[in-house]
Amino acid sequence: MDPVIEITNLRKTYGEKTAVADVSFAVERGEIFGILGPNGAGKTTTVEALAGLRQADGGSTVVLGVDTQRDPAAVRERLGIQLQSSRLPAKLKVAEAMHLYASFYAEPADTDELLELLGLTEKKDTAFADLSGGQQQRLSIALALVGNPQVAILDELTTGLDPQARRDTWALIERVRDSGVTIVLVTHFMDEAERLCDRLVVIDGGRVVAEGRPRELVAATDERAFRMRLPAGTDPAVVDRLSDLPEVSSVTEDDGEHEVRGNTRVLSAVILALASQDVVPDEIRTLSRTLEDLFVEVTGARPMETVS
Ligand SMILES: Nc1ncnc2c1ncn2[C@@H]1O[C@H](COP(=O)(O)OP(=O)(O)OP(=O)(O)O)[C@@H](O)[C@H]1O
Repeated sequence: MDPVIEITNLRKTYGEKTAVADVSFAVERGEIFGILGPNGAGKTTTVEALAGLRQADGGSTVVLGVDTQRDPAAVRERLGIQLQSSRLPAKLKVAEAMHLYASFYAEPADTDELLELLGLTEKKDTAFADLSGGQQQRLSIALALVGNPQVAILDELTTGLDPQARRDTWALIERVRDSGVTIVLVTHFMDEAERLCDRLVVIDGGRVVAEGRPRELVAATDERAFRMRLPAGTDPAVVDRLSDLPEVSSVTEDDGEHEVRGNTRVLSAVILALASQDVVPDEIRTLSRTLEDLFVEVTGARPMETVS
C-alpha cells in the first residue's frame, strides 16, 4: 500500500536562513505520526510545505498521491490543517465559524456532531473572543476536521490546555484516528508523543535526527541507569572508585541519592564492587529510559516542560 504522505529531501530557506535542510519521511494510512523537535527545528515549515501552504526550495511533498508543491488545490478537500496561530475574528460565533468552514467543502462533516464530539455544543452561540484558551483550541481542531479530511495535520495540539483537557483531547484524537483519518501531530510534549504516536520523527536543525516507534526509539540503546541510597557514613572513596569501573559512565549525587549510568551490566558491576567493600545499598531503583532521554540525546535540547 502506498504511503498516504511521502516527503522526500524537503528543503526550505528564508533568505539566508535554512528552515528545513533535508527532511524525508513517509506516513501510512491510519497512523498517528509525530513530528518532534526543539523550537525553530523546522516542524511548522515542514507541515506547511506538506499542506502546500509553502513553496519548498527542493524535494517533494506528496499527499494521497498528489504533489502538493505542484498542485496544492488538488488535496485541499481531503486535507485538514490546524495551524499554531489559527485565530478567528473576535466576534465570530462558534456555530458561524463551523458553518463558514463547512461551506468550503463539497462534503463537509456534520457540524453539530463535531461540536458535540469536541464538547462545544453549549458554546455554539459564543463569540470566539469569549471562549477559554482550551475551547478556542478545541474549535480549531473542529475546524481542521470539518471538511471530513482523510489526512489531518495538527500543530501544537494541546499547548495551553490544562491536564484534563489534554487527556480529553488525546482521547478525541484517537477516536478520529479510529474513524480512518491519518493524523500528523506536531508536538513539543514527550508524554503526548509517547502516548499518542504510532511512529515519529525528531527534527533538529532542519534534519531528521531520529525516526521510529516511540517504544523502539526508547529501547534502542545500551545505556542503563539506576539510583541508590547508600547507608549513612559510607566512605566517599568507595563511591569515587565506582566511576573507575568500565561498566560505569557516570555517577552523580543529588538529594542524598547516587544516580549511576553505564552499560547493560552497570547494575551488577556496581553491586559487586560495593559488596567487596562490605557496602550494601539501603535502596535501589532502576530508571527506565523515556522518550525525553532520547530527545535530549539526539537534539541536545530539553523539551518544553509538560503541564501534567
Ligand atoms: N517566514 C519566515 N521568515 C524567516 N524565517 C522563518 C520564517 N518562518 C520560519 N522561519 C525560521 O525558520 C526556522 C524554522 O521555523 P519553524 O517555525 O518551521 O520551526 P518549528 O520547529 O515549527 O519551531 P516552533 O516549535 O518554535 O514553532 C526558525 O529558525 C524560524 O525562525
